[in-house]
Amino acid sequence: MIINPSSGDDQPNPMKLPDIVAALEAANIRADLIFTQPDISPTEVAKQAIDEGYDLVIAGGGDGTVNQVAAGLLRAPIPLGILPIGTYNNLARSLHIPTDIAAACKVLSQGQVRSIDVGQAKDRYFFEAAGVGLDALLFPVSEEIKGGRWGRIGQAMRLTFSYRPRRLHLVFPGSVRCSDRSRRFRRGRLISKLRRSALLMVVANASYYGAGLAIAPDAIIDDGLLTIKVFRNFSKWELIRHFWAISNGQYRYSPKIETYLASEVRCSSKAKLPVHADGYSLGTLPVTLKVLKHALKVIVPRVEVVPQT
Ligand SMILES: Nc1ncnc2c1ncn2[C@@H]1O[C@H](COP(=O)(O)OP(=O)(O)OP(=O)(O)O)[C@@H](O)[C@H]1O
Repeated sequence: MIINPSSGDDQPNPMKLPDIVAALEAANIRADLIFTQPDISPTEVAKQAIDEGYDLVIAGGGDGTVNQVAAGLLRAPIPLGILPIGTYNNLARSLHIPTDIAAACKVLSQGQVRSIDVGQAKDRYFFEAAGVGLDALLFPVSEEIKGGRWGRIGQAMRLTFSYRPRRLHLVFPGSVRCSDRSRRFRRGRLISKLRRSALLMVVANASYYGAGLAIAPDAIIDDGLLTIKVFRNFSKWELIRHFWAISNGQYRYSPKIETYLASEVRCSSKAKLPVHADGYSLGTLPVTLKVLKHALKVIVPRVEVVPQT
């Protein structure tokens, strides 16, 4: 179990150790615990655990920790376990893993292994979502706000109101499906290229990202497809209202969001637009975003099959 001592926003994680150890014992899991350290990559620790013959690697922390540990377990024979003791725990939320320590450890011992998709953008893997445009611009500031620097809210508002929609060129090398509300889809035309003026584009692997935002509640994490949301024709106030509405996991439909499902999308623009993957900056466009189907095994709550009568 690789624990980040500094994730989460209430009680420090080292103080949760007695509860974690008790919950692991109750779940009959024997684990070696190590804390993340700034100079040791959790990805390398996870890879080493595979070589040393462990049969499960548990990431104890938030999405940053899960991302780094999971990156070492891609296509591995052993699964990832998640103990969601971070702030937003978006991937755990997308996979219905409880944040209660005892309940999460019970899932680790009694859950089932699910093979989920992983996104790739440039040389980075993402498990929640990648984004282009305004959300990539806002991620570094929102991390500071999350860390308690509330004075940055003014800067975030300034960035939002000074940003203007930019033209994105999207190319889908493989097959693509659009949401049924799109006119193009109703006409039944196949598309392989799109030009869209947009404030932002989110390429989701899972349903939640950022500050617990239900950005793509329709995303299916093991369908071998990315869920691409293009935010078009939003006024800034509409955009703020939308993001406010989807915070805390609320779902809200907007006809101004176009949704495409594809295994790969190439995005470029004449403008130097910023790109992020799970909140990590990836510089600017162009970027190719693709899915690695079923590349990660994760332990998730067991789904009870109710027999048909
Ligand atoms: N030993 C450590 N000491 C200090 N900071 C650390 C240590 N290990 C990791 N970190 C930092 O912790 C951050 C990742 O935290 P993580 O994402 O797991 O939690 P969170 O931000 O509280 O949760 P979430 O991402 O779910 O909102 C990274 O910025 C990483 O640099």
